[in-house]
Amino acid sequence: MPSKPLLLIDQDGVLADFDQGVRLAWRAQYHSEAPIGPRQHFYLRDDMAPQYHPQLHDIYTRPGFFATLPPIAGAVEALHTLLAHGLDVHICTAPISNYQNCVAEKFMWVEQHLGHEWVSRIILTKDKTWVRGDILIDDKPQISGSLTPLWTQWLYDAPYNRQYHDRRRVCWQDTASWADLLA
Ligand SMILES: Cc1cn([C@H]2C[C@H](O)[C@@H](COP(=O)(O)O)O2)c(=O)[nH]c1=O
Ligand SMILES: [Mg+2]
Repeated sequence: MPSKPLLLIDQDGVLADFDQGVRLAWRAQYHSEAPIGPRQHFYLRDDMAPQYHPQLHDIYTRPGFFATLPPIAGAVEALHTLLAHGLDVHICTAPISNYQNCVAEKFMWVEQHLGHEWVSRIILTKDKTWVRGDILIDDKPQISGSLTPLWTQWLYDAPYNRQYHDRRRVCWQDTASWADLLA
């Protein structure tokens, strides 16, 4: 690893809690827990019965969903720490194809939780293999695209990726898991 790696940090599932956002919105609307089974797949719909898919889609495409996602514990503090240690940190995030609310709200989330100066650090792309970097911290276990990536993925820990043991695993609250970045 270079002494000061160029870091790409995913947003949903790493900084902003997409799963929890769905659970909160579902509870608020239906006054019951979201019918989500054990989290074994990256996409929530794959852990939900098909009859609930339209309601799920309605939740994550509606205005305000992406802007109001709760932060993942320790994420905001970790990003400020990484920047303060001189790392070149960028937020590398994929919008949903129903982009109308998602795109602007991803920027709003970053401004609200990290500060305006972080907005210029956002890289929005549907294909992360096109983005240059040394390390990509991302919760998605299978990242595909049209190029061979230049970065190495560190897997951000989540219940749906725990069956993968082929990559370094990171969790913001486990500071030892990313302490090497500060060395
Ligand atoms: C878990 C999950 C995610 N999505 C969407 C939300 C984001 O726009 C992308 C993931 O982006 P990332 O940069 O790879 O974090 O996928 C979704 O539509 N359904 C889901 O269950
Ligand atoms: Mg993600």
